[in-house]
Amino acid sequence: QIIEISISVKIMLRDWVAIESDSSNVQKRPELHRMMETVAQKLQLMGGTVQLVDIGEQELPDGQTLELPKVVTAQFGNDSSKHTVCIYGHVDVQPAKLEDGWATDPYNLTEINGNLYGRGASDNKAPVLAWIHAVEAYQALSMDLPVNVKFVIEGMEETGSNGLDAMIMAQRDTFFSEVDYIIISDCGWLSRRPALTYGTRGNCYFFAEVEGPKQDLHSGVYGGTVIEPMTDLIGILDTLISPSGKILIPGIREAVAPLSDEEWKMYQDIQFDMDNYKNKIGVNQLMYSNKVDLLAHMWRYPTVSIHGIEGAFSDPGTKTVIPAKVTAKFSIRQVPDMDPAMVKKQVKYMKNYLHSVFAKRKSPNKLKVTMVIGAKPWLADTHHPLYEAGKVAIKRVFNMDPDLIREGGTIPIARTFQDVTGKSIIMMPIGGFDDGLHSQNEKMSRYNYIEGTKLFIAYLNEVSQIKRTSV
Ligand SMILES: CC(C)C[C@H](N)C(=O)NCC(=O)O
Repeated sequence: QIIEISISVKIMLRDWVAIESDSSNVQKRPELHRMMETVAQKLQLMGGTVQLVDIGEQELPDGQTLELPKVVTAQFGNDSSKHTVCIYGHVDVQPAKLEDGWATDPYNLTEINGNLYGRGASDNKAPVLAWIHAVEAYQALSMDLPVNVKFVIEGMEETGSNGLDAMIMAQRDTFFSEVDYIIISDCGWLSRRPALTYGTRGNCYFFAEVEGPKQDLHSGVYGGTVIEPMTDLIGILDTLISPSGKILIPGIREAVAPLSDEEWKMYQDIQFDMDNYKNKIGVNQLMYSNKVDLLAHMWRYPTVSIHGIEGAFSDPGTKTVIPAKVTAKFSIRQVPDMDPAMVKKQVKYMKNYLHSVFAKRKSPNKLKVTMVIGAKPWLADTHHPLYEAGKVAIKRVFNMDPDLIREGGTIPIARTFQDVTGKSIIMMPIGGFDDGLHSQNEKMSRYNYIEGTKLFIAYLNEVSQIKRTSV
């Protein structure tokens, strides 16, 4: 019977991975709508009270509007004597193409040596399914759920959870009024040891567009006569961060609290193999050579990453072109102790900074800076009973104590959940440390998927025993 369950679980993940629910590609929007309907159908078939909530439209940078994917809400159980947990997850994915260097088709779930490869397998389709399977397990055994379970599943997480803030605010006194705790499993372990996560970084994502001639030009015919937009763009990008990782935009580093002695000790106590980390990502040198510095810069200091340049020639071959308009895409990860008002000020500051750097170039080209994602950081109290319950469940399933970790990535809605509903949140990852999120060959191991499902089953039971006074 266990083999049958494990096969059917894999089939379901295969069906979900096959849907190209890329939220950043407007061409794929119909797929995203299909994904949300598939999730709703599944929860409905299980007997949940399900709604596909319309969250309106998205305005695109060119001024056009596009329908946002609906948010799926579902409810299992409505017993006022029990706690109610709300499980949040997302089923949209980052872009993926075979040509990016995948060993297998990213949208055809492929099992190799116990790993299930496919875009979204770990981020976040299998974890969402694992929660669904946890509910199904109780149903299959004809056992009452120990807590009422609600789901909020969205399709825009990877691009900033557009529309979800407003939906949570609108449903604060209805869908969320009886929710006691919020659980998120959209992150990964730090090593082979299971983990509980208590912080995420925020993210401000910018487009910087430099526009020059009215069309692309031959670099032999026109090179040397025009001030090239790409040269301007590279010049301003080079003023964001130094080669040793120091953010050069004034005001950002100053806004971050120094590492406390308590944090230093916590990081020092975490078992973390730097060589293993290096091997996993395939580099021979990291930005920092000691564990505490590395973890601190991964989790609780801001950083700048440059992601790409739209309009630049990037195909194979040697096109000798001067692109007329190029748009750089970069982001600044914000950290939990940066006050949101300060972050807002910094965004304005950031735009002024880029314009002032650009002005010094005395270029005739035009610069336009826009912020397209603004997601806040989040931090939890690890002394909350939710974390105690998590430790007990992990001990039961894995027979070891978890790492208490933070996450360098961003879950845009975490802070809104906390601020708007006033409820406590726990992040309980089941993804492996080497799952390759947003990268080539993303995977979820069969082990993490199945043991993770067991963990969720055990956790629901542990949460049911939390005393009523805890919020
Ligand atoms: C590891 C992250 C928290 C996973 C999350 N789904 C994500 O990718 N968020 C967007 C981001 O850019 O961090």
